[in-house]
Amino acid sequence: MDMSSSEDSSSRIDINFENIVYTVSVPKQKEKKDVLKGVSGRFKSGELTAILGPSGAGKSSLLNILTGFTTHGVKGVLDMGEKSSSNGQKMCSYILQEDNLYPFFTVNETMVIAANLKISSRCMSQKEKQSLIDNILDTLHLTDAKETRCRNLSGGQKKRLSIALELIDDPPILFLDEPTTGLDSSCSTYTIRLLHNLAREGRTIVCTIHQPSATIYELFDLVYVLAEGHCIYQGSVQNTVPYLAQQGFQCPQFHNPADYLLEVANGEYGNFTYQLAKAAMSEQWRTSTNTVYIRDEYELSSDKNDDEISNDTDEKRISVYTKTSESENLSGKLSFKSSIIKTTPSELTRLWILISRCNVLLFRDWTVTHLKLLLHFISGIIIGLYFGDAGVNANKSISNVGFLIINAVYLWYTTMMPGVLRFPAEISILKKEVFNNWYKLRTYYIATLITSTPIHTLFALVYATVVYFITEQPPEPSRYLKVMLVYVLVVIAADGFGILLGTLVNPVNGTFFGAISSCFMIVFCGFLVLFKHMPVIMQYVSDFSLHKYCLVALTVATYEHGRPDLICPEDSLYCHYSKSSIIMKELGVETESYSMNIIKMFAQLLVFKSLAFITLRRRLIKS
Ligand SMILES: Nc1ncnc2c1ncn2[C@@H]1O[C@H](COP(=O)(O)OP(=O)(O)OP(=O)(O)O)[C@@H](O)[C@H]1O
Repeated sequence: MDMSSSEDSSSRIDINFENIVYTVSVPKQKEKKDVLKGVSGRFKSGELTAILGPSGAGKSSLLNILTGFTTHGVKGVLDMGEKSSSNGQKMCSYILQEDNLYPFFTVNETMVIAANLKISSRCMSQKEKQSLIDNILDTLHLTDAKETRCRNLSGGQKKRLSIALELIDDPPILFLDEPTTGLDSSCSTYTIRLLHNLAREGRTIVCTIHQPSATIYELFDLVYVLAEGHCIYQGSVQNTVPYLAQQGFQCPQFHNPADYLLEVANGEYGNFTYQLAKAAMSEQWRTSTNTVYIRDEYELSSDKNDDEISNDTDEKRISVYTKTSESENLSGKLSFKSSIIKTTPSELTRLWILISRCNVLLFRDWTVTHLKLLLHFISGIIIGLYFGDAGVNANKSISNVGFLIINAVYLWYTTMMPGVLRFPAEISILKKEVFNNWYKLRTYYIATLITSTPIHTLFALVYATVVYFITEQPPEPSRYLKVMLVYVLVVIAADGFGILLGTLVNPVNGTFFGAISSCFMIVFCGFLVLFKHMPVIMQYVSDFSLHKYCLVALTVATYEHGRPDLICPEDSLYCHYSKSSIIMKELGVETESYSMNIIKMFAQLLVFKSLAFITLRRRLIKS
């Protein structure tokens, strides 16, 4: 059989861990809790390992430690070679339980984006990448779904796509958290068989699993069982029953050994955790005579032709043949890529790819762009008609100042709230992709800034232009541009503030804090309560309100020197605010400079965006 280049000893990596202790702090409890109590083990390359155990035994905790997801509170020795190869390629990939995929991309598009993010075009042309993708999709039986959008895939297809995505750069180690959850029995069997075949090519594959069927159980090379934070068995599938028998547990005939093992681990026959943990230290259960038998049988069965196989009534023999046949198939198809992949793309290239991905997403999700654009346009008309000729009517000057700030509040709120909800929704995809070394978090963040800024600017300009002209604001281009700049800065700052809240607290609290903080910013902007009427301490507090600088800049841009007197309607005897200087004086902004307030807004915007990045990174690490 032609084994792939991943058979090369340099890309084969065993995982050794010794005496791993994982301690967590439990709120309201003085003592810390040991989730893992000194577990050791060895997961070999070329083998498929299952981590089994009752709920709460520590399976996910162990997997998270091995992948590097969890580092805090962990003691012990973990040896799995270098975390990344000399060319920067990551040595392990982690496939999470949830298939975090962008719903608006097709399977092929998702694969192409992943290939471009993972493989430099200097070592593989686009054509070669497509051919690699086609091979992987073919091997994972996804060719028929190639043009299907991810949101329409079945659970099994999503899982296979998640695996396919990580196979693109062929990491020597694959970790999977409960890959069969949510799949029916045949899909589960297919997925585990696929993993078995991938392991046979020299990869180290480790997955957690709940209650495997007998068929699935047989596909594992090594079983690692946890109970109450201890390892109570590590050995081959075939040795499960003899091991349990030696410890005094007789597995009933026709009983699935995996079920029986879990019953023992669950303490259904009494608590024997310490006894089993001691017995599990022995190496003898790792090797099994049956393994030799299966391999021998493969040699026999692979010599047979298809007819002979189809006539074979021995279920085991057929399944062994099928597995090995697929294994050959896989190695033949995937073998060429490892020798070609040399380098990962630069972060600049990845930035460009992420910008393109964000742009496509924006335009495919019509609720994000088209609908919002329409709503801003309609809102502009309604609010504009509501204020009427406030821009020129001297009787409505105070209303006009209110109008200027209401626009800012409208734009602030409608931009901030989607920001609050956006990252909680995207964090799982981000977690998967950043952890699996598709790109760095900062690259992603810059890409989102670059793509979201023009779209928010467009929304602000559409809304503000509509209200500007309906309410007959000064038709001078310089004033128009100055007002527009203020509103554009408001939306960019609001986006940053939304992300900051969305990554700091959960969405429910985020919307609450968002509403409260916006209320305070409006109160302190100097319109509802004039600066001169505020207590001195509150005047200093108002310096933290972006809306304060926004209102000052808008008022100065609209009424600054040189503006002709406003029109006093014929039916009015006297208009107090005909002169723009009186309005500015009344608001206490007559000495304010437009550019200085723009700089202050810009500074606040930078603070929001920088803090948002820090909280996003913190959130990613914590999750
Ligand atoms: N950060 C943490 N803080 C407090 N307790 C924790 C923490 N992480 C894990 N635990 C506890 O450790 C135990 C093991 O958790 P873990 O998620 O590893 O179990 P599991 O075997 O994967 O369970 P399941 O099969 O139900 O997913 C649980 O009791 C869990 O509540």
